[in-house]
Amino acid sequence: MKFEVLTLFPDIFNAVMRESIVGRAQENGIVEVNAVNIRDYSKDKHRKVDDYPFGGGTGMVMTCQPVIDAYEDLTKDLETKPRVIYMSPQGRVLTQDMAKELSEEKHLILLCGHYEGIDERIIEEIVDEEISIGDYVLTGGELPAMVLIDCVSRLLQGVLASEDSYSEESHFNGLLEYPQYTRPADYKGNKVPEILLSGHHANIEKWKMEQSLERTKLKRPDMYEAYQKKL
Ligand SMILES: O=C(NCc1ccc(CNCc2ncc[nH]2)cc1)c1csc2nc[nH]c(=O)c12
Repeated sequence: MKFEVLTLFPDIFNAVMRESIVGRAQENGIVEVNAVNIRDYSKDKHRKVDDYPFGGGTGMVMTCQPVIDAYEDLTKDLETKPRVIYMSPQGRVLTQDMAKELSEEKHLILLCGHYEGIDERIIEEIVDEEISIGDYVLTGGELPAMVLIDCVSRLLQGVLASEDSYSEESHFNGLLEYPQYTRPADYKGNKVPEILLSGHHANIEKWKMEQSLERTKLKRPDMYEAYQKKL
C-alpha cells in the first residue's frame, strides 16, 4: 500500500514513519510512505504557499496553485486516480471501521493542511473525503495523517506479527480490552487473577470476554450500546 502525503513538513514524516511497525512494514515492502513537500511546487519567487484570507479573519490560508500542481504531478502518469483524503477538523472522525475500509485501497494521497486551513477550491477540485482524528484543535494535519497511516498500516497483511493480535484487540471487536498481566505472578503481594494461571483455555476465554464486556459497559457505555445493537 502506498501513502503519498502532501505536506509542508516532510521531514516530520520521514523521522516518524521510519520507526517501529510502519518502519518495518516499509522495509518489507508492504507499506510505502512518500512525503511530498508542497513548497517545492510553489511558483512564487519566495516559495510562498499561503496568503491572507478574503473577507478578513485571523491567520493565513494555503493557496491553490502549489497543492493542485503537486497533485497533478503525483497523478499525471496514473491511469486510475488515487483517493485523496484531506485531513481536516471538519472531516468525518476516524474510526476502526473507516481504517479497515481504507486498508483495502492500494494507493492513498493524504493532504495535510496548516495555518487556518486551505482554499476551498482545492477541496472542490481534488479532495474525495475529509477525515478528522477527533474533536480537538491541532496545529496542522501532519499528526492526523501519521495517526491514519499507523492505524491503517497495522491492518495490512503481514504487518503485525500475528494476524489474530489485532482481531482480538479492543476497538476491533467493538469492545475494550480485558486487563493484561505478565510475570511475576505475584508483584508485592498483588497477584494475577488465578484463572489466567489455570491453563484452562475455555474458562480463560470466557473470563476475557466477561472482562471486556464489563469494562466497556463501565468505561464506554456508547460502545457497549453499539455492541449490543450489533448482536
Ligand atoms: O489541520 C488540522 N488542524 C489544524 C486546524 C485547526 C483549526 C482550524 C480551524 N480554524 C478556525 C477557522 N475556520 C474557518 C476560519 N477559521 C483549521 C486548521 C486537522 C486536520 S485533521 C484534524 N483532526 C483533529 N483536529 C485537527 O485540528 C485536525
